[in-house]
Amino acid sequence: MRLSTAQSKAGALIEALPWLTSFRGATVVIKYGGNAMIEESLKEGFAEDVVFLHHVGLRPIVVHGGGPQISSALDKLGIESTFTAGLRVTTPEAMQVVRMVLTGQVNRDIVGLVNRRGPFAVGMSGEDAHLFTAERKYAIVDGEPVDIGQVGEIIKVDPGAVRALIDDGRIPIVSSVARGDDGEIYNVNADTAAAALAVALSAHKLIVLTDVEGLYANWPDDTDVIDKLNADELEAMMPALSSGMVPKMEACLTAVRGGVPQAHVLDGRVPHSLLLEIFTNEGIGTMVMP
Ligand SMILES: Nc1ncnc2c1ncn2[C@@H]1O[C@H](COP(=O)(O)OP(=O)(O)O)[C@@H](O)[C@H]1O
Ligand SMILES: CC(=O)N[C@@H](CCC(=O)OP(=O)(O)O)C(=O)O
Repeated sequence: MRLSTAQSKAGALIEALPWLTSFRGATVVIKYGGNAMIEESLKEGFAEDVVFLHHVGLRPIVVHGGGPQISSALDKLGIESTFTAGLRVTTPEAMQVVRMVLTGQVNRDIVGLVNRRGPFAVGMSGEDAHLFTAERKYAIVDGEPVDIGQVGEIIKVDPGAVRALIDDGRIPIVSSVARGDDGEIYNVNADTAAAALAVALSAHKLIVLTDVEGLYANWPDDTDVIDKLNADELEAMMPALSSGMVPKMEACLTAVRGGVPQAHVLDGRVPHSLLLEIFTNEGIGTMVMP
């Protein structure tokens, strides 16, 4: 009995061999969504996966969100908050809370979780070293531009500081706050920020962790998860997407059109979903290809 258990473990390791070979040295940008970081044991598992990737020779970079955490902080402070086309309408007052929660709280939490496993994680904000430069973004509703406050669209990425950290064997953990050339700070959707960084780094993969199995073909029906689609097929689906899936799938599209060979949307509620996606033959979630 004990031998067969041990053998199945060996089987899992051997199944990983071709993937370990092909992803050695690969740069992987992982978007960690606020909804995927609700439970303590899942957060621990996420940190373990990221450190595992590092030890087997990949170069992981984490870009994180924290939407639910921002909403709860705004709520406690009695600041009202709404979303338009999947983006938070961000007043100057709300922007201070967004920055405090993303860079001051969520970023530090993830850095702490990873660093319990070794001196790897270095936290940074998209504002640091001109990583993300943004300008004001307008949401498009029924074809018309709508003012949504201090929400940013990334117009320039300077990945120098991130590259230096990876070259030094570190794992950069990046919050999705950006600076503007106009002196403003901007709230950038974290999916969008992760895609921009993946393109700037010529990453091998963008992986987006969220709180659904992947992209559903007929949402709100959740029986049919699309396992694979190409950029043109995704583009055709875009007008039918709603809420948080809009920036997420736009991010996958931007990544693959920007030269990233694969973008994945995975269920962050599944323990060790990152390892399952990268090191098993089946993979999980939805994969977008160019
Ligand atoms: N076609 C779709 N497939 C899957 N989820 C969808 C779809 N359309 C809308 N959604 C919604 O998008 C949500 C994911 O976006 P969001 O809540 O912003 O996640 P995160 O915090 O991980 O960025 C899902 O929980 C689901 O409610
Ligand atoms: C402009 C905009 O909507 N910004 C997001 C930034 C955080 C984020 O994207 O978090 P998740 O990945 O957890 O959704 C927000 O304020 O909620």
